[in-house]
Amino acid sequence: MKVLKFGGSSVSNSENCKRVQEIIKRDYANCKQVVVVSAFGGVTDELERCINLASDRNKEYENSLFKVKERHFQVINELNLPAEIEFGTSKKFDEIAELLQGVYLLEEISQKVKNSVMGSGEILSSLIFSAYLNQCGMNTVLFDSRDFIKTQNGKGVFLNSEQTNKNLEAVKNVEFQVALFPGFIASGQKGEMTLLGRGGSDYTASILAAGLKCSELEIWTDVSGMFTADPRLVSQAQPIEQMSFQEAMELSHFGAKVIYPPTLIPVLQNKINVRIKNTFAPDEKGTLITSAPKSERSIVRGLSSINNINLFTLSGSGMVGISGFASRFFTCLAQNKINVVLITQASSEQSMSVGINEGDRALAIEAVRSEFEMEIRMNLVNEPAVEQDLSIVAVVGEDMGYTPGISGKVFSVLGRNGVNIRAMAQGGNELNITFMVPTFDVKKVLNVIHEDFFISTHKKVNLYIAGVGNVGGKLLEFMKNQYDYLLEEKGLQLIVRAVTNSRKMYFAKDENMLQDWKQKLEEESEVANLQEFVKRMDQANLRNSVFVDITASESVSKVYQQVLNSTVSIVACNKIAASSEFDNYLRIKAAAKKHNVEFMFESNVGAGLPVISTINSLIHTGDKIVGIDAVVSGSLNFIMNEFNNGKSFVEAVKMAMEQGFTEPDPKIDLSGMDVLRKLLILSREAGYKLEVKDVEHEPMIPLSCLNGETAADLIRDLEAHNDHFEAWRTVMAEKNIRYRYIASFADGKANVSLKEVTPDHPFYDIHGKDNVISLKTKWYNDQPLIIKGAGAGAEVTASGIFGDIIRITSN
Ligand SMILES: Nc1ncnc2c1ncn2[C@@H]1O[C@H](COP(=O)(O)OP(=O)(O)O)[C@@H](O)[C@H]1O
Ligand SMILES: N[C@@H](CC(=O)OP(=O)(O)O)C(=O)O
Repeated sequence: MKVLKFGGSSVSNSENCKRVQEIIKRDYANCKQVVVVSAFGGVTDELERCINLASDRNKEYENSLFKVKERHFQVINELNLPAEIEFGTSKKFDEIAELLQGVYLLEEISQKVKNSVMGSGEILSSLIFSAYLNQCGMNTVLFDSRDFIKTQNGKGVFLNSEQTNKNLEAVKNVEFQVALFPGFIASGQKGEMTLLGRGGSDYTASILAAGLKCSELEIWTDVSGMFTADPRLVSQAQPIEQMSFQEAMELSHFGAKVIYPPTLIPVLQNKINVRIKNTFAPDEKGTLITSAPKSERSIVRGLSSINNINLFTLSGSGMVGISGFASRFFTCLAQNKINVVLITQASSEQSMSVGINEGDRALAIEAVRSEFEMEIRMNLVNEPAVEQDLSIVAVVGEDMGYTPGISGKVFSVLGRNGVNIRAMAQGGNELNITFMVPTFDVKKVLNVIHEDFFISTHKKVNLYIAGVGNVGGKLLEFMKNQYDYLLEEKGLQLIVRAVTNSRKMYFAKDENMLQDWKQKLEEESEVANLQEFVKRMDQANLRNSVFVDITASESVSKVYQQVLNSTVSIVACNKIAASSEFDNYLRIKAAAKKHNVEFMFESNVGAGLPVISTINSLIHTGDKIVGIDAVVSGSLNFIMNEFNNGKSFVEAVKMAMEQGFTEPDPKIDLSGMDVLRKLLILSREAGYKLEVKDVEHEPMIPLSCLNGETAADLIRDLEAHNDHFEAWRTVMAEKNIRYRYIASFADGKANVSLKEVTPDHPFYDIHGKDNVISLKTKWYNDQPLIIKGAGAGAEVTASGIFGDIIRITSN
C-alpha cells in the first residue's frame, strides 16, 4: 500500500482532477492506494480572507464565499457528478455561511470557528474527488481524517501519534482499492476540528503512511521534485535527484515550500521513502527522499529562504560573565511561544541575537522588557533592539561538514556582490549554514550562491548601457553576434536591461532587449533621466550588473560613485572620471574596491589595444614603468597622415570628423586635451600621482583656432590658418622629418606637444589611425615594450569595452 498526496496545485480545476485520476489509475490494479487531497488551489487562502472580512464587518465576505462556491460547482458540473454531491456541497457552503455570519455579528473569531471554516476546503475537495473516482469505476472509500488523526493542545501542531495510530487500525478492516482522506484537518481532545498547519496535507499523508505501514509516500505537486532552490526565485534551479530526510527537513524548515516540515518526522521514524512528483509531468523522476541518498556532484544539496524575519538583539555590559542570562532570555521567549529561527552570540557575551518571525516582534519586545525590567532600569541591559525586513537563507548539504572552506566560499561570493550579512549560524550538525540578509537582497543571494555551487548552465550578466550612438551601437551589435558563442563557450548570458541616450531611455520589463533595443528605444522609451536610470538599476538589485558608459559626458561620469555604491561594476570608454582630479580618480577606485566591484576603462587609451591591462599586469608582477612615449590620438594621426599624403590640414580634419574618428567636439582632439587626458590615465595607472596642471602642454593647432564655439567655427579658423599648416609641409620636406603629436612621461615629468621625428624613430611610420604606446620599464629597459594598432574607430573601441565586460563577468 502506498500513499499519494495531491496538493491544491494538483486539484485546482476539473482538468487537473482528470490528470490526478489518470495517475491513480496507473497502479490501481497493482496495489491499494491511500489518497490525500488538499483544498482546491487557493481555496484555503480565500476562506481565511472571508473570515477576516467578516470579523471586520465587511459584507464583501459574502461575495468572496460565493466565488469559492461557484468554483466548486463548476468542477462538479464539468465532471458530471451526481446530484447528491451538489446537495452535499451546497449544505457545506450553508454551514460555512452560517459560521461566517456569526463572526460578522460578533466581530470576533474563535479558534474553533476559524478551524471549521478554513478546514472546509479539504472536506469539499475530498467529497467531490471521491465521487469522481467512483464515477470512473474505482472502488473508492471516503474517510474523514478527523475520525483518525488526533491532536493535542499546544502551540502549533502536536500530534497524538499513539491515539492516531490506534485509530488507523480500523482502516485496515475496510474493503477498498482507493482510500480517500481530506488533508490538513484533524480533531482535538473533545472532537473539535483542528488543523495541521498551513501546508499540512503533506503531514496528513505522512501520518497515514506511518500509521498504515505503507511502503512509500508520494507527494504530487506542480514541480518535478525538490529543487536546488525555489524555482520561482532561481530560474536555473534543478530538481534534486535524491536527498536524505535530514537535508529535506532543513530545506523545508528554512522555507522550501514544496514539503511541510513536520511531514518528514513520521516517515523518517518508519523509514518510508518519500517521492516528490509532478502531476503535470508524471513521467519525470522527481526527488527521492531516503535514508542513504546517492551523492550529487555538488557538495551543497540545496538552498532555501524565509522572509519576514526580525533580528532581535539583547545587549548590555551587565550580561558579561553572568550565568543565567541566556537561559532567562530563551525561557522567556519560549514561555511566550515565540519561535526562534536562528541564534548568535557575540564572543564577548555582551550581546545575543535571535531571528524571530515578524509576527512575534511586538510580543517578544514586551516579554523581554518585562523579564529584564530591573536590569534595563539599572542600565545593565539595553532596551531590546529589533531590525526588520530581513530574510534567512539556508545552505544545506550533508557533505558540507566534511568539506572545509564552504562557508568561506559562501561569504566571499556574498561579499563580492555587496551583500551585508546581518547574522549567521552554522548548524552544530554541519548540515547547514544559515544567515540573515536584507530581504531586498534575497533573490540575488540565492542566485549568486546557486551559480557558485551548482553546475549552472550559465551566468547572467545584466547590462545597463548609457550612450547608444556610434560606438554603443557597435557594442550592442557585437554582443548580439557573440550572444550564442558566449553562452555556449563561456557560460555567459548577456542581458541588456536598460539603455539610455541623452534624450530617451528604456527599461526592459523582464525581457532581454539585446535583440530589439533600437526599436524599444524608438517606440516605447521615456524621457531620459540619469538619476532615475541609476535609481532603477539600484532597485533592480541584480547580480553581475554592469553599468557601461559609452558617452563623453561629464554628468554621466558624476554618477559613478552612486553606481559603485549599488554594487554595480562600471566599464567606461568615457575618459572624464579617470582623468579628473587625482583625488576623485582615487575615490572612485576606492569605492569599487570597497564594494567588491570593478571600474574598468581599457578603451580610454588606444581603444581596443591592451594598454591599461598590460601596464596593470606589469605592475602586479613586480615591474616598474619608468617612461612612456605615446602617440595615442587615432584621430590626430589620421589627420597628419592625410596631410602628409597631400590633403590640406582642414580637409584632413573634415575627413576625420565625417568618419567618426574625432571626439564629438573635435577641439578636444586638436587642442591636445584628449591626448593629455590619456597621458594622465596611463601615468596614474603606472603608479604616478599626476594632475592636469603637472603636464606641459602645447596644443597641436594655434590657440586662436580653438576660440570658436562650434565645429563650423573651428573649420573656418583652420582655413584662415592654412599658411601655418602649409609651412609644416615645407619644413618636413627640408628636414626629412614628420610631425607627431606625442605624449611623454619620464623622470616624473609629463609633456604633450607636437614633435619632429626622424625616419628611424618608431613613431615615423604610423598608418591610418594607428596608436603606438612605448613603455620603458625595469624589465623592458633596453628595448621598450611597444603596443601598436588601430587606436580609434567605433569597432575597435566597442571591442575594448566588450573585452572589459567579459573580463569582469567571467571572474
Ligand atoms: N526548493 C524548492 N523546490 C521545489 N519547489 C519549491 C522549492 N521552494 C519553493 N517551492 C515552491 O513550492 C511550490 C509547491 O508547493 P505548494 O504550492 O504548497 O504545492 P501544493 O499545492 O502542491 O502543496 C512549487 O510550485 C514551488 O514554487
Ligand atoms: N489547503 C491547506 C493545506 C495544504 O497542505 O495545502 P497544499 O497541499 O495546497 O499546500 C493550505 O493551503 O495550507
